[in-house]
Amino acid sequence: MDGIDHLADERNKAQFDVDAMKIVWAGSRHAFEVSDRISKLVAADPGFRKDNRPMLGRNELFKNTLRKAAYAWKRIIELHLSEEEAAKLRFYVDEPAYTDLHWGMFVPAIKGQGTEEQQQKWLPLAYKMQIIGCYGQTELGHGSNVQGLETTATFDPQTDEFVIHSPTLTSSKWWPGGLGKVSTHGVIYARLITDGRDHGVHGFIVQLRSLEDHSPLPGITVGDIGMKFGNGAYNTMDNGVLRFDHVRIPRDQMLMRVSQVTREGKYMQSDVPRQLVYGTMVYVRQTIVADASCALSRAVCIATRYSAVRRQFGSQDGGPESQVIDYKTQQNRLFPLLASAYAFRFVGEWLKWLYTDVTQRLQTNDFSTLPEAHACTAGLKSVTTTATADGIEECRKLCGGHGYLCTSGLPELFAVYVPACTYEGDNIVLLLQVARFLMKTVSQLGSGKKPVGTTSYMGQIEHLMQCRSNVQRAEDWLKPSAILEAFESRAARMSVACAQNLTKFTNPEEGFAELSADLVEAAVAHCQLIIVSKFIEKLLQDIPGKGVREQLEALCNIYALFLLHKHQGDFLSTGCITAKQASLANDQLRSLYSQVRPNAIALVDAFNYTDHFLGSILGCYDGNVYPKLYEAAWKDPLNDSVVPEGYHEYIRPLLKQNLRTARL
Ligand SMILES: CCCCCCCCCC/C=C\C/C=C/C(=O)SCCNC(=O)CCNC(=O)[C@H](O)C(C)(C)COP(=O)(O)OP(=O)(O)OC[C@H]1O[C@@H](n2cnc3c(N)ncnc32)[C@H](O)[C@@H]1OP(=O)(O)O
Ligand SMILES: Cc1cc2nc3c(=O)[nH]c(=O)nc-3n(C[C@H](O)[C@H](O)[C@H](O)COP(=O)(O)OP(=O)(O)OC[C@H]3O[C@@H](n4cnc5c(N)ncnc54)[C@H](O)[C@@H]3O)c2cc1C
Repeated sequence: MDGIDHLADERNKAQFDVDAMKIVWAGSRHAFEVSDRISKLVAADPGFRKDNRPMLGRNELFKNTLRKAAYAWKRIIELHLSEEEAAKLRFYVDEPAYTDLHWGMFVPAIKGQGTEEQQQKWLPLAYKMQIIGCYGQTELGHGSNVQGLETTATFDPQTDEFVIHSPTLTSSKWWPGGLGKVSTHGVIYARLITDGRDHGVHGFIVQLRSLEDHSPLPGITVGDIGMKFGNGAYNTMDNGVLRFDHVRIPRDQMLMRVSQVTREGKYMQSDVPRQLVYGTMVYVRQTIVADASCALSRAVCIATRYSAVRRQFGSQDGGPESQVIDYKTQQNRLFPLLASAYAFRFVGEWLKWLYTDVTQRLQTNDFSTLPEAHACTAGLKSVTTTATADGIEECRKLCGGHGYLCTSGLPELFAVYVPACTYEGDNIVLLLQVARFLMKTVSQLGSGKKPVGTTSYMGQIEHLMQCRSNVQRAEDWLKPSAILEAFESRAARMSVACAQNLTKFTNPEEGFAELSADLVEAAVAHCQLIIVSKFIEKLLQDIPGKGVREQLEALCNIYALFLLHKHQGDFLSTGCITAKQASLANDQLRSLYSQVRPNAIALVDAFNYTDHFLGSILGCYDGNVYPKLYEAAWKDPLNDSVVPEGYHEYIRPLLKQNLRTARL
């Protein structure tokens, strides 16, 4: 606007090499270069404009999303983008669409659960988008309880087909994204029935709409489930409802990697665990952790830049007022979120490695790490999405009144993000899965079976049950060993306490239900330990760039000590630390905030977000917030006329009546 960088002074304060940090954030120089190039390409293309989204009605909004998705695909083809570049392009277009489910769940479900033959048949069609798919699992009556699904797939040996049927209203598929108006096909989860026997839930590829005129195929009733939370936001997605009335599909459309039905109707199970039917969820939960760092960093970037621009109180001798970022309360709310964004980034990187490792093992029939992969993806998905959703809302409040404007970008970001706490597994339900895994680990401690991976700390259970932190000065909390010991002993003691309490119940399932709130807390403690320890491990790697390591160390310590402060009840009640040590942690936290303060703007610049992607006047790179807010207000459709529509109908008669009353 005025061409001036209003945050230049802030940028000059940075004590580290921002370009080097950009590469650490991206994961590698290659990842940075792809991300940088594609984000600028999207930002420069008027076809990907998004600032009008909150003003559009549902039909207009949805049609606009269809246009953008088609245009994105056209650009992907024209520019010969690789799979990695295409995924980045969809990410920076930043609009939930049926393509998320097509690429994010339909394709992975076929890859993970289809046989070689099935993959060869279906994947080329999906890759070219000659078919568009969704992931049809959840029903009106059941989501969390997958084993409770009611849709049936009954084998008919006469015709070598499955008959897909929705026997009840509650068996209607409900929620699948892309189903409502777009998908031609779906991976549909249904109870497999052969010869009158129910073999539980399996996946089937079912064609839903004609490839000629898009009308639903015979026996299929399909539509959108209606408006969701927030303006714009997730309403660009056609979450759908679907009913089957005895729809027939060929036998080879059952995804048969895990189990098969023969021509004679015999049910056969491979020697792979049946849980592989849930494999797509494990894959997506892992991507959701990486995505949490993106969403949180975006909100934090907006709130940090605006906190440096915004001044309130504190003027001395007619000088400028204080920047709100200098208030310790603002720092205490903002900097732990900044640190969390980095922490989630690194744990997301690690989780991707874990997922790749388990996938490679599965290919050689090594299933030993599957339970851990399930527990880690479930737990980290839960903890990072909860913190991110809460964090985005906190960032909105950190921006004061202006944060409530749609032009701040924060209301829409929150509305789009918050269902992540529910989809791909309700966060509490997933933590209970982690708790089951922890209870199993604790119960095996005496058996000589050594805990491995993320539970290996339990191998030193005797030490962890009785150790006392030896922190004596605030600076002692900067030692990774002091932090790790406190987090490990807290997690171990909470798990062991639950396990001991469970032994008081004669029926273990009853005990588990009764103690579920405590079990969830133990699971959170375990997951927070994983995040802290993966951040510490990241710091053991070679980190090039002036001052980069120092900044990351400060952020790692902020993340850990903030959690320690927030959950000090856990640390104190389990006797891992004393009240004095908790207070020293808080002293150290304050001094870490002072260390980060001059670097705060550079630390959010390292995310390398374009103004287009941020979609926020408050977070714009140049910090020229006020003229932009002022100008944007006049562009609101309500300001198209000075006197509003409806004046003659509703305002004028009222004013006249008031005049008459006043004369009386
Ligand atoms: C950077 C860009 C990234 C972009 C990211 C964008 C992502 C795109 C997102 C798009 C947006 C929305 C899409 C949303 C899609 C959906 O929501 S799909 C539907 C998801 N539904 C769920 O998640 C349902 C949750 N419920 C469950 O998973 C199961 O029902 C539950 C695990 C809760 C229980 O299952 P049961 O079969 O009843 O199991 P249980 O008896 O408890 O356990 C038996 C046994 O199995 C083990 N287990 C369970 N699940 C798994 C698994 N997934 N993998 C491996 N093992 C599993 C469990 O631990 C038990 O083991 P044990 O040894 O016998 O104890
Ligand atoms: C935006 C969005 C997109 C979605 N996209 C898809 C999709 O593409 N495909 C698809 O198949 N599904 C999709 N879903 C559905 C989603 O996966 C489910 O909503 C989710 O798994 C939660 O299940 P539920 O709705 O049955 O919740 P419920 O299980 O009914 O949860 C309700 C409450 O009960 C609690 N609860 C449930 N069980 C327990 C328990 N055992 N112990 C303690 N508390 C419990 C929960 O914590 C929660 O508080 C989507 C959902 C949303 C919101």
